[in-house]
This record gives sequence, structure tokens and C-alpha cells, in this order.
Amino acid sequence: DIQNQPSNLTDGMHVVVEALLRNGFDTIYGVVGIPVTDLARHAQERGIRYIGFRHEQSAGNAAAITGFLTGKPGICLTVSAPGFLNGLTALATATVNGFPMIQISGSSDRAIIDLQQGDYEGLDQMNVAKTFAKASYRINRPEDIGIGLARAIRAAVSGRPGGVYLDLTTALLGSVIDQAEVEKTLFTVLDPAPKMIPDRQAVDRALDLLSKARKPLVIIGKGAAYAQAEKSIREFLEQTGIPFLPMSMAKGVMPDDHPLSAAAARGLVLKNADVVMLLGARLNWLLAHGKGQKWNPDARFIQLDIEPEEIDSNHPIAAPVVGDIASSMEALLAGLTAYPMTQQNDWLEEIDRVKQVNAAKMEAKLNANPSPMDFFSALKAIRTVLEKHREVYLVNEGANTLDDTRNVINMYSPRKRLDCGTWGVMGVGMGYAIGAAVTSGQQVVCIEGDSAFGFSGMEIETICRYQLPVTIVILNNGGIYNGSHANLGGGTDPSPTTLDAQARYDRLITAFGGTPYYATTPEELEKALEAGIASKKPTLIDCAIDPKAGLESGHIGNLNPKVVGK
Ligand SMILES: Cc1ncc(Cn2c(C)c(CCOP(=O)(O)OP(=O)(O)O)sc2=O)c(N)n1
Ligand SMILES: Nc1ncnc2c1ncn2[C@@H]1O[C@H](COP(=O)(O)OP(=O)(O)O)[C@@H](O)[C@H]1O
Ligand SMILES: [Mg+2]
Repeated sequence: DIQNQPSNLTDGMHVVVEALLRNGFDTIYGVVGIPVTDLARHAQERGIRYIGFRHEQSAGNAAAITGFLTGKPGICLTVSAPGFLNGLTALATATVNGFPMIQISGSSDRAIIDLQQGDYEGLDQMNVAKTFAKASYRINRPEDIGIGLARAIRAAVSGRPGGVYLDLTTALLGSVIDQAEVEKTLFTVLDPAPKMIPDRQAVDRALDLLSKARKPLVIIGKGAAYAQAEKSIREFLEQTGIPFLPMSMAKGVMPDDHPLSAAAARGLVLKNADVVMLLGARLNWLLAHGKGQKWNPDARFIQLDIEPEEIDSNHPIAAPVVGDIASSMEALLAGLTAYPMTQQNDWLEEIDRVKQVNAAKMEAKLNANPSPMDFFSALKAIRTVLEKHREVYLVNEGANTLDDTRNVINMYSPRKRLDCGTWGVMGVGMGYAIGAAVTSGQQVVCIEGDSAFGFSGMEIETICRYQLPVTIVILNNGGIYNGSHANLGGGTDPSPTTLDAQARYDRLITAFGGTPYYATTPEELEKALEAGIASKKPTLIDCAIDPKAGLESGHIGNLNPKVVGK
């Protein structure tokens, strides 16, 4: 029960810590200050690990990725107004990605805020957060803390997971309450993410449609990765022999070298599949909304999703299966015998042929070995190392760095590839690396574009302060997309056009006691990456990439505005 109180009284801060402990929270990521510093101290006193960041956005990203990895919401703690706002980008990104997290921020005096009388760091945070979070609550009375946290936990993890904002006013944190009284209000939330069993008829309809397909395809999304349903997904695919396409953060739910992987024949399977089963994947921009020349216009869709409103969002769904992926996969497996598949073997042979051709093209790129290095010669060296360390977490962001790494580096187990997600957000890298390292204690390797790294780069001080097992590889081509703006037609931009004019990010980490490497050849890169992983210590490798390497916006330059009629 609540300790260290002189009398039978306690205060709001201690009650919040007790409520967190009752619900099994063992870590808080944050940046403290007025009015939450003592809240963090009390948490530490009671054995909760507090990880202090340099910017709230990275603390929020660490909380979000903790939610994705564990299924329990990560906790981010910030001060009011500016600290709250800095965390909001991570809260919004978590909500779009479907990662459960709770941002707890101190807030100012309601009386002054509501009359807009100008409080210290005054902002109506609960209402501001509503636009960006899955749910937003404020707790005003100490006796409501138990229920308030319960509501935040349930909102974060039930249904489609997301980011929740929990507003704790300064008055609440300083409020005094009788210990015995408040004990009665604290409890452990029961089954906050209950199974959502799909309707039997929906399952039969899906199996019937899939069994009649000549060229079926299963697309595995990060919702399936989050659901931790990899065992039943593998069983289903191997029993039916249906090819699959993993979305970026679902790589590893099935090993990328599995014979049923159609990733290297993505264009062929999207264009020709006649029945497509979406497993926790939205038909959003990442899949061209299920329309247009990328798709077979006659394709019919099966969709497994926990969010009923996702069905028909972009394309009519012929067989919706609303429920949690784990329960839905179990139901599909149980019903399979009644629906033998009629898929033709020539479909798999057709896919294999295209996979061979595309794999050969990729190997040619990887073996070109230009000097200075380009993305592919660097990624070949990285692949050589990571093939020997398949258990590491791989954090990845950038444009060319993101798109090329996704296609070159195979993943062999689920929830190990952590990247820019649905919004394509730059700046998630260091927060994700810290969240993954703190949550798992495992080695993390970050493959970062040099511009992407810059968004959260100051957190290498955090990584060094906590001596986390994180090795950062920066594919440094001297700027955004490709360093030399001469390629972009820019005349006067001072972007470096030669390697020795490029920034040397490796030198940054020496300021904080980390290990630096500068690699100008694949051999140097391979050795540095091996050493970084072996050290299990903070390491930063600046990998010098030709400033002329890369395409603007990587593989999605086509999303830029099209000027018509000019
Ligand atoms: C928060 C934020 N700001 C800006 C962008 C725009 N952007 C930016 C700024 C990128 C950086 C690309 O440069 P890089 O050095 O990280 O990668 P490559 O040079 O390897 O392409 S990728 C991209 O979409 C973004 N996606 N997210
Ligand atoms: N446990 C779960 N069971 C079923 N669906 C889930 C579960 N968790 C998340 N989802 C759904 O998974 C989908 C994930 O889609 P998305 O983030 O677009 O994945 P990707 O970008 O990998 O295609 C969301 O529509 C979400 O509602
Ligand atoms: Mg770059």
C-alpha cells in the first residue's frame, strides 16, 4: 500500500504511482519539470524505471514502440504546454500506427486556464489532445485516479490500439487524501483487450471465397504483427500454400526467405491476384487504396480487422471478418478442412519465376560496388552482418535508406523491424531504439538516413547515459534524399558534392563516451558493424555514401504534386 506518509494522509502524486504499480507498469519515458518532477521521483522510489530524454517526442516514440512490442501501453511523462505539445507528434503517430501508449502530462490551474488568465505554461491540453489521440481524459480528484488510469489503459489497448492522453492537473497532483479512503479506489484493470471472436458465418464466407480463388494472396500487416498471431498465420499459409506479402513492419511474421513469400514479386501478385486476404493491413496509400493500375480490377477482398469501420474504407470487401487476428486465424484454421483450396500450382510457379528475375536484378545492384559507396554496396555489407545476427531489433528511417533497407535486409522473426510506419514519419529512430532496448534488453541496430537521424540525434546522449546496446549506422549521402542539390537542379545550395565535405556524425557520439566509426568502404562498414554489435555498447558508424546517390523521396517521389497543363 501507499508508503512514506507522515500520517494517514497521502497525495495525488503517490496515488498515481500506486495506480501504475497496480497495473504492472515498470517503466516511464519522459522529460520532467514543473509539475511532474516529484511524480517521477516517487515512481523511481517505488521501483519504476524512469528514462529521462532530451525531447518529449522521442520519449513518446519510446512509449509507442513499447506498446507495439508488448501489447501493454508505454507511458510517456511530460510537463505542461510545450512539453505536452512536443509529445503530441508521437501520440498522434502512435494513434495512426495503432500502437498503444499513454501520454501523461501535468497541466495548469483549470480556473486560470478556463478564464484564459495566463497561467505558467497554460494550455487546455485535454481538448487540444482530442484531435490527435484515440482518447483524452483529465483527472480532477484524487479518488478518481484509479478509474482514470483504467479508462486510459482500456482506451489504449482495446479494439484498434492507439495513443491516449491523460491530463493530471497540478491541483490534483498536490491534493491530499486519506490513505485508507483512496486505497478503496485503486484496482487492477481486468482483461483490457478482450478477445473479439468473429462471427461463424463471416469465417465461412471468407473460407468459401478463398477456396475458390485461382490466384489468392495474403497481405500481412502490422496489425497481425502486433496481435502476436504468427504461429497460426504460419500454420494457415503452409496448410493452404497461399503466397503472402508482408507490409514493412509485418516483415518477420513469416520469415522473409520463406518459399511462400511473394515480396520479390510484389508487382506481379498485386496485378494478378483474384482474391486478396488482408490480415491486419489497411488498404490505404501504402497499397494504393486497392485501386488503379497496380491492382487486378476484378480482385475481391477478404479483410480480417478488429476495427469494424475499417471494412469498405477504400474498396468494397467481399468477406469481412471482424475480430482480433488471433481469434480470427484460429477460426479460419478450424474451418479449413471444409473448404479445400483450388489454387493452381502455376500461380506459385509464376511467382517463383518473377522472384528469381527480380532477385538477380537486386544482386546485380548489390554487387556493383561503386566508389564512393552507394546505398546498395553499403546494404550488402550490412546484410552480411545482420544475416549472422538475426535476433537484433532493426530500426530504419530515411527515404532511400528506408526503401532500400526494407528491400535488402530480410527479417526472420516478428516485431523486430521498427520503422516510419503508416505516416512515414522521420524522427522515430532514436526513440524507437531506446524503447526497444529498454523493453527487451536486446541489441538494436539502427539504419538511418543522415537527414532522418538529425530529427532525434540528440538522444544519442540518452543512449550513452543509459549505456544501451544500440549501434547506429548512418548512410550519409550528405543530405535529404541525395546530398548534392546539384542533382536537384538547385544552383547555390551548399550541399556537399564530395565525401570530405560531408558532415561527420561519428564524431558526435565521442562527446558522450560512445564509440565512433567512419566507414568509406563496405569492408570497413562490415567490420565496424560487427564490432558495434559485439560491444553491446552505444556505437555510431558514419557510412560515407556518394552524395549523388539516391532519388528524391526514395520510391515515393510519385506522391509529389503533379503540375498539370504547364
Ligand atoms: C517529420 C518529417 N519531416 C519531414 C519529412 C519529409 N522527409 C524527409 C525530410 C526525409 C529525409 C530523407 O533524407 P535522408 O537523408 O534521411 O534519407 P536518404 O538520403 O537516404 O534518402 S524522408 C521524408 O519523407 C518527413 N517524412 N517527416
Ligand atoms: N489485434 C488485432 N486484431 C485485428 N486487427 C488489428 C489488431 N490490432 C490492430 N489491428 C488492425 O490492423 C490494421 C493495421 O493496419 P496498418 O497499420 O495499415 O498495417 P500496415 O501498415 O502494416 O498495412 C488496423 O486497421 C488495425 O485496426
Ligand atoms: Mg540522406
